[in-house]
Amino acid sequence: MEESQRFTVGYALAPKKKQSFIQPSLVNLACERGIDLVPIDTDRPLSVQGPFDCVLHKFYGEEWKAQLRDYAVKNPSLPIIDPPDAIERLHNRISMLQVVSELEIPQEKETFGIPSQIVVYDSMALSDYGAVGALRFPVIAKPLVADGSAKSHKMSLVYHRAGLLKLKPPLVLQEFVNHGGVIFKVYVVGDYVKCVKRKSLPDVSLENVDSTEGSLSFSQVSNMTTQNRNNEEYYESLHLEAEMPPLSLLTDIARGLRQAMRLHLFNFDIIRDSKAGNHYYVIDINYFPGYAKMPSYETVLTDFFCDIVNKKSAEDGADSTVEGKGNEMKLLSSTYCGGTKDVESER
Ligand SMILES: Nc1ncnc2c1ncn2[C@@H]1O[C@H](COP(=O)(O)OP(=O)(O)OP(=O)(O)O)[C@@H](O)[C@H]1O
Ligand SMILES: O=P(O)(O)O[C@H]1[C@H](OP(=O)(O)O)[C@@H](OP(=O)(O)O)[C@@H](O)[C@@H](O)[C@@H]1OP(=O)(O)O
Ligand SMILES: [Mg+2]
Ligand SMILES: [Mg+2]
Repeated sequence: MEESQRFTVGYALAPKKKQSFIQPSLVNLACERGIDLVPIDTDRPLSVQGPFDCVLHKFYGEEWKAQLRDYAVKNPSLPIIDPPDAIERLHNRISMLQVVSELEIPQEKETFGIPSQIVVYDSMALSDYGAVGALRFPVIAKPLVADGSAKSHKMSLVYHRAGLLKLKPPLVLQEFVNHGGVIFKVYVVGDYVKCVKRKSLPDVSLENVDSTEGSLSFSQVSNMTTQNRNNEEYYESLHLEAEMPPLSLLTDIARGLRQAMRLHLFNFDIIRDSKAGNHYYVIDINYFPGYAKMPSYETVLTDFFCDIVNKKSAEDGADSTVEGKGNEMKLLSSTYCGGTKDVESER
């Protein structure tokens, strides 16, 4: 029987991310399917490591980006998941959501967009009625930079204008939309789309808003600890009854974002407007999120790796056929990589 080819996926991840994402269950399943997940030592030159059939990374810093750029030039057919220049857009909360506003996806009944928001670069603007006047309170103050630091997740719900004065720019002021306390987190892995429900901020009633404290600080309310990976238990504990958005809406948005951003690995947070049940707002997009919290993440990610390396192997084969000078040789990449693309939404 023909020896099945093996593939190497190199990964460059910070220690915390490596611990949460590279779980033994993922390593073992990938290995069974012909994929060896190999850590890249970011303290050593990338050029002396490898060879790889794919490089996967979520790593910051100009030094790493320069290494990756050089490596890509020397290995033009190597899939880099994902190119740093494409990821950059998600590190700024204005450019992050601009791509949503530019999507043109006709829907039968549903409409979607992003909340009204303004960017504030200096404190003077916070007391400038003209700059902030257009926004309707309450607003959420979010750090402008979304760079993976704990600071980039520190937010405030600001009930009225006086509450703005203690904020520290640069930040985005985004209108708060009542959405029934449930957020829909849509994970994208290549062509695979999975929607889960998560706990969110509760609705805000405007009655007594003037008498409350100016603002409420919070961070990552929608994140769940990995021991709650069994979503059913988690939802029961939170009584998240909200109906899922239509799957077609989510897959259309996911596909549109994939094409526009040229990214394979991201999730987006979408909420339903409590005032208009068929209008949705995308409020956040994250590069390479916490996939280990997604049900069956091992299978989903292994299928994805197989897709990537098989595509590369076929392209390399096509190239060598072209160089075959007439002896039409078809390279059969006989791997046991395979799997189905699937689109799911937890019902
Ligand atoms: N415009 C909004 N209207 C209502 N709720 C919002 C809005 N923006 C954010 N929220 C609430 O605040 C939470 C955090 O916002 P956001 O997702 O932008 O922050 P983050 O730090 O990027 O989170 P993540 O951990 O998903 O990266 C959301 O999960 C949601 O509960
Ligand atoms: O690891 P976790 O499960 O917390 O994953 C979170 C991930 O943290 P990590 O990538 O640093 O681990 C976050 O990345 P940064 O914005 O901080 O870069 C962001 O993507 C969150 O949205 C993820 O939570 P999720 O959206 O999946 O609930
Ligand atoms: Mg979010
Ligand atoms: Mg985020």
